[in-house]
Amino acid sequence: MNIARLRTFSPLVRRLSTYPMTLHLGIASSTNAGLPSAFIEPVKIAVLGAGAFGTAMAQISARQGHQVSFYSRNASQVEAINESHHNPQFFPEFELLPSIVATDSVQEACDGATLVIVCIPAQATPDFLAEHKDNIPEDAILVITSKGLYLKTKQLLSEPIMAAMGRDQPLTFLSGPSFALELMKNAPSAVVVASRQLYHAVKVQRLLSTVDFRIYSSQDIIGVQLGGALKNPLAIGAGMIEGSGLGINTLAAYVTRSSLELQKLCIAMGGQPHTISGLSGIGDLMLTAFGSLSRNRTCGIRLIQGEKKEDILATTTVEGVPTAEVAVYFAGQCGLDLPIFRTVNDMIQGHVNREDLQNILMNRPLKSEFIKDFTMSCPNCPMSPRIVVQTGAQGVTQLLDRNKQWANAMRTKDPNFFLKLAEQQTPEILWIGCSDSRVPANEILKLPPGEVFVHRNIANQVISTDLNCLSVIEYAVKFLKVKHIIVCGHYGCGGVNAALSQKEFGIVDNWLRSIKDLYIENARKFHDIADSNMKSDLLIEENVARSVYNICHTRILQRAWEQGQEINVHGWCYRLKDGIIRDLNICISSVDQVEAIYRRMMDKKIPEN
Ligand SMILES: NC(=O)C1=CN([C@@H]2O[C@H](COP(=O)(O)OP(=O)(O)OC[C@H]3O[C@@H](n4cnc5c(N)ncnc54)[C@H](O)[C@@H]3O)[C@@H](O)[C@H]2O)C=CC1
Ligand SMILES: O=C(CO)COP(=O)(O)O
Ligand SMILES: [Zn+2]
Repeated sequence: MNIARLRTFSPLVRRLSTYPMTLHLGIASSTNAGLPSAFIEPVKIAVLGAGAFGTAMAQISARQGHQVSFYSRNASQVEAINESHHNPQFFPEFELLPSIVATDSVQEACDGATLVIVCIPAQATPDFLAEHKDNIPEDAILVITSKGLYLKTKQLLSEPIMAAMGRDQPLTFLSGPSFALELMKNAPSAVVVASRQLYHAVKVQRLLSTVDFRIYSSQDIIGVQLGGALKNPLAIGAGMIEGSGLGINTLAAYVTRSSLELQKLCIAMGGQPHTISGLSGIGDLMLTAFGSLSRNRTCGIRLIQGEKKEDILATTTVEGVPTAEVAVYFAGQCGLDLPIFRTVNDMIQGHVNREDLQNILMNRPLKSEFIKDFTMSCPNCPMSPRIVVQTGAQGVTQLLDRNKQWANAMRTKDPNFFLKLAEQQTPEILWIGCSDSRVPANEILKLPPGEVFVHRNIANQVISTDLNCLSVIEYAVKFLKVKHIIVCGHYGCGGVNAALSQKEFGIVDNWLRSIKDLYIENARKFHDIADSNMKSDLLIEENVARSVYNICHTRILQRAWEQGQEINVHGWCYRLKDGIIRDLNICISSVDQVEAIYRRMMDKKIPEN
């Protein structure tokens, strides 16, 4: 057979022809499954967007032997590609592989595609997908390559993309240090593909990896998106430093401190810290901060030399410009001070001029290099809106997926975590709290599993006939030997407010009877309080005091104290609006303290603030 013909039709031979001879030998081996050089059944791949990166992705897909349908909205470009096998606008010096066929129809491009690789700028991607979703097969894996945060709704790109698709489309993000030109040249490169469902990422990895294009997989779609997007404004800043002639010391310091800001924001938004040290984070930051091919970096140089932002954006895709604005917004939402992002954005917007750049970044209060505790994700972060749990089987899958993500994250922090935990439980705290979903004991105490023994019921009551609660207390005191029993109420408690109201709710009215009694016992005091919130807050605190009182009067506690067991009973109240627990100064360590503390609580006229 003619070798030219073979090249056209056999993916294997086509791949062989680009590699050094030594590598050829292993390729056909049956023991190489999982290697980038393993034989892969060719599939149809749609590449949407015929710019720089689209062209590179089409070529990579074709190198791996796939049939590529290459969409461009520009009919003359489509014609030129199909006639000449060159993209006249991008990398015209490279011949495109014959299995790349261009089309100006999204429907034609996507029909029967296994992967749909989207290579259009971030700000245009959600609307584009919303318009064309009916042409995209429901089981095709979307591979998003755009690196930007979405300005219109100030979100990670995954959010408007999921909204645009309006269904459970397999979704992956491909990111990492990969200049399109270098990919065209076959320069060995490594990237990462992330998906919440690892198997989607692995499928993309298998279908597209070659020995020149090594794809790692990840489940951290937050970290991978943030790294890929946020390195863009940081690269603009690097260009500004370059264009100002500040030198390599400055640039190295800038990139190092930038990576810390990246890490802070990533962690606050629920990404994994190690993702930022990976290809989509530091990898791409280094490439674009130091590499002269970067359009973001070039934009920084041009801005500092006095060119107008609008003029630069008119001819080039510079993702860092809109992304900088969203980055500053995210930082604000998460309560983070990120001076580099802020300054770069101010420079882009023209609020700061070149002469002030050094002063703003260098003349800040001196501090230690690392601030210890930025390891918490932020409850206000824009990535923490409500999670909508689907109905039926989808809901089950969704929840079980979330559980796996959590278990993986715990194992990443400590590989032996579950093994140690499974062996024994030795909590030192018994928590008696309200069933309210917003008051989870471990989270608000920042304690991991295994540290808190928990009993929850509506309005955190301890009632002497409630065998459930008494069993918990007995087990905690007698066998677990807890050191602290905490009764924690919460302001705004629906249970207490229901007891205060005249309305009927059902069986729960019986459960809340003793709170109504508590109110009646102190009715005179409550009548004097005009403000209904204050009334509710005070009753909530008294209800905590009553539960503490009832615990202390059980034989369980009294016997424990008689036997010299050191155990304190506390009364606390949590405020939903600020996440802070108020200590009601109830701390009882022996039976003789009970009455005085309870009296003080019943005489109290105003709640804690
Ligand atoms: N160029 C590179 O080296 C790399 C780029 N990326 C990312 O890939 C994305 C695309 O970048 P490039 O291809 O480099 O940009 P580009 O400017 O070279 O090409 C963008 C393409 O998208 C098309 N397009 C724009 N708006 C569209 C719309 N509404 N509908 C249909 N097509 C539309 C344009 O016609 C153009 O063909 C960006 O988010 C970029 O950050 C990622 C890795 C490397
Ligand atoms: O993301 C890129 C390479 O990984 C391309 O960067 P620029 O958009 O700055 O050219
Ligand atoms: Zn409650």
